[in-house]
Amino acid sequence: MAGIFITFEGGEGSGKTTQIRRLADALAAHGLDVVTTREPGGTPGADAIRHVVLSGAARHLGPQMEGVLFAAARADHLEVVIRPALARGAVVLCDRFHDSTRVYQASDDPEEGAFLARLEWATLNGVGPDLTIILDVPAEIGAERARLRRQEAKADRFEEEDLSVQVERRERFLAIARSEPERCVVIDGQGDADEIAQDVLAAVEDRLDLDRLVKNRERQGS
Ligand SMILES: Nc1ncnc2c1ncn2[C@@H]1O[C@H](COP(=O)(O)OP(=O)(O)O)[C@@H](O)[C@H]1O
Ligand SMILES: Cc1cn([C@H]2C[C@H](O)[C@@H](COP(=O)(O)OP(=O)(O)O)O2)c(=O)[nH]c1=O
Repeated sequence: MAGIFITFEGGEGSGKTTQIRRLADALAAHGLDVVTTREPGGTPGADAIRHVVLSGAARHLGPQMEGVLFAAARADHLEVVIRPALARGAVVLCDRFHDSTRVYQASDDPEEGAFLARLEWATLNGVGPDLTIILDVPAEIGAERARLRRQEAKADRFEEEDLSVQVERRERFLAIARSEPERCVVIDGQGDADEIAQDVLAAVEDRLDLDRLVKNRERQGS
């Protein structure tokens, strides 16, 4: 693919939305074509699935079938938004992607795990992130930030769960980073948002060849 695909992962309130916005501004200032998007969602079909899953209407489904819904939303998003953007040479910044399914729909049952792995393979169909930024914050901090952000709005189906579940999810994200160090970078999400943005940009510049895209853009423009 001509473009670059970067995903942001981490628990709720870890700062994904904030940092995606800042990275998008920094990359656009380099003259790059930047697409920001999120999961579940990013297309009308995926947004409809988002509503079904996050409202809690399908809370009885269990991890495998919940994984199927997230996978269907992801397949639509890939087809309609992500693949075309990568094909034209854009940088795609996506708030959550397949690692969120690995973490949130994780199962201790080996057969369920094998099913979800196969589902992931079929959904991605050869397209995956070039880089994944995992924003790491203690679960209590993420939950408190999310609570402040929400104010009057209702918690979604996953935010309602106990802090111990959020602690487990943090561990699962860190385990993914350990198992795929060439793809994943863990960045401390505590502290000042501007400093975190500098760490994120440094990781992107270190791991990816942005110059190639800038030169392609210049060639297209001339
Ligand atoms: N580094 C930071 N320090 C303090 N608050 C932050 C920081 N980054 C984000 N926030 C605030 O925390 C809340 C959640 O951040 P957000 O970027 O929406 O996280 P996420 O998308 O991971 O849920 C928002 O109200 C945001 O303004
Ligand atoms: C993409 C994805 C999200 N989710 C969950 C994680 C979040 O709780 C929710 C998305 O909510 P959202 O409000 O977009 O995220 P955040 O908590 O980062 O602000 O969906 C899954 O369970 N599986 C998935 O594959």
